[in-house]
Amino acid sequence: MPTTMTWSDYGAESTYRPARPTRPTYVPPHLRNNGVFVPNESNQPGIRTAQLGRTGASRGRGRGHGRGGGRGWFNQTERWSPNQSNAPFDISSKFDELEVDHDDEANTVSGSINFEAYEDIPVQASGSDIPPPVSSFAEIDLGEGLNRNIKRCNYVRPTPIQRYAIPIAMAGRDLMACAQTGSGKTAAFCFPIICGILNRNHHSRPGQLACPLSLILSPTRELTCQIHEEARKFSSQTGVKIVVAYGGAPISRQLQNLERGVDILVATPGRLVDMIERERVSLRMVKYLALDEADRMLDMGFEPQIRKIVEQMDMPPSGARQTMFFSATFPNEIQRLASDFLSNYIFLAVGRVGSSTDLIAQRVEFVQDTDKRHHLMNLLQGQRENGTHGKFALTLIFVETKRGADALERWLSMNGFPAISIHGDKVQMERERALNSFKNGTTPILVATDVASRGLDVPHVAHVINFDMPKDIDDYVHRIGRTGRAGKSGLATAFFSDKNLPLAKALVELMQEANQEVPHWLRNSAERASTIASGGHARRFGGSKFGGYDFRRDAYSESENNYYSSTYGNTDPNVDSYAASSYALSHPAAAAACANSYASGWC
Ligand SMILES: Nc1ncnc2c1ncn2[C@@H]1O[C@H](COP(=O)(O)OP(=O)(O)OP(=O)(O)O)[C@@H](O)[C@H]1O
Repeated sequence: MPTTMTWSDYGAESTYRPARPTRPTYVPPHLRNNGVFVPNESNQPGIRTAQLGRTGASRGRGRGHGRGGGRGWFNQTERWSPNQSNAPFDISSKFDELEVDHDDEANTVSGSINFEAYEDIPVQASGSDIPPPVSSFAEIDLGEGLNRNIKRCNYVRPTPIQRYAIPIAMAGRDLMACAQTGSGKTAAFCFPIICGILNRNHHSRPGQLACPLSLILSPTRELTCQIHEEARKFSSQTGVKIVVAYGGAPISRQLQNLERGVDILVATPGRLVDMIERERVSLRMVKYLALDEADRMLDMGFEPQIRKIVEQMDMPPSGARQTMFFSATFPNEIQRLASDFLSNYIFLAVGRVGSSTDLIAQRVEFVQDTDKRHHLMNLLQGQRENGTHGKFALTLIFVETKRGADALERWLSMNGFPAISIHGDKVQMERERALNSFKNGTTPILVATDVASRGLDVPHVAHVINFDMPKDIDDYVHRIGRTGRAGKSGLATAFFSDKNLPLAKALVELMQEANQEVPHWLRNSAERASTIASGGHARRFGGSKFGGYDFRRDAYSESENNYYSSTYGNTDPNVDSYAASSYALSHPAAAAACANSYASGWC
């Protein structure tokens, strides 16, 4: 049996994949016969019932608790309908049921984001005529409906990526934007899209062939659902219609939703290709294209589907549409794709590309494979003893293989730690149950493969444990980024063994960048590793101290007319770098340099 993940582990959506054999639904022991969750084997509504006697569960809950657990912690009997599984997070028919806490004290001042945590962040933008950043939502004309929803979400101030990216996108510019995990990228591309659609005053028409104005592509089903849910929150009561399409769920229902009209289609590439080939979706009206976590889509082998969608169907060409790439990591391959899809774009890096936030305390421990379970047990027991375990302190454990995830789930459950697993071999309904059970705190430990490493915004993840290290440092960045989100702090523990040596150098650099204490043995390993190999897995560093970088810069610097690049932030407190670079950009020589470079095909 293969021990490494295949593309299917990521929940790929390809319609070319053979159907999975049906098998009985696995239910972890702590969810069996105890009245908490009854599986729906007969396809009749199952029942999720109460753990009685918890009082005040909704008091003082943190941001975003409205998902799953926000309706009280099972002090009532809930009906679970199989239909819900078609859109697991599609709970947004009424705004109030969504993840908007009006009673959360933490939210009253600054929308629960600890903005101080982002004050010192370095920002780099490159491209021509870069629109200036804003410091408040009020400075941007987002329109009444969207502003109302922003308030209802308790977003009081824009995060740094929003401050810089929204004006760029609102100016109609193509954008390649990189910002740390949990820093608010979803809103950074959703707001301009929703606003653009509202300004067009175009109403999508119901019909057999859906023609969305905007397409948002994302790599996994769960992330796609999450973006859909967020976008619906932002566009609530504005008339903008948002539809989600992803594999693993019946296509018929998704097609029905499309028939009712769609302005924004949020989709995974495989399912979208299927719909286009069935002639149920046309992309000819697309004005806004956003690719979230595009680097992951390439990793998962989606490049042919993405190229088909963007280049070989009826989507308007670059220049005639607005295209945006967003991720926390931008390896070189993605810049290649970007240069094919983007036109006269702005490259924006908020924080160092591929870096992790110092809100996440990173701990790396040397643990041999045979000791890992024992070590994990000690950690979890310690957490339980000091009270950092449970509904408000969720633990996410990453493992390498699907089989390993199942095995660890069972072992933890048998040893008194309720755990559930999520991976690409589970049918979609099981994946959704696992994620929901984790989110609402019923099962405070989730064992996952990389299917859960990207984009998922689960409130209360206090600890990410890399039981098995990923192969790539970018994956490590995304995995640990499931904690320490939106200005909150988090903990990440990695079990490092001999076989992870190729990762040592990149890991040391990453930890140093994030002001983490690096153990001596890890430094030594990094030195050893760099003498053995040239650090093949440290791709994120891409030859630039800034991490990933705008590869067009090389051409500019060769011509010594590098006026277009601006570094903001705290490089020199006495210099207003934005003003300086704006001046440079308005300088005739700079303008000429930019024009030449564009003419020579660099942009
Ligand atoms: N301006 C804001 N004010 C308050 N909360 C915000 C703001 N912007 C985003 N958030 C919240 O911050 C959290 C993280 O946002 P989001 O999921 O968009 O991060 P991300 O940068 O896309 O992360 P990842 O790289 O992991 O995908 C979400 O819960 C979101 O609701």
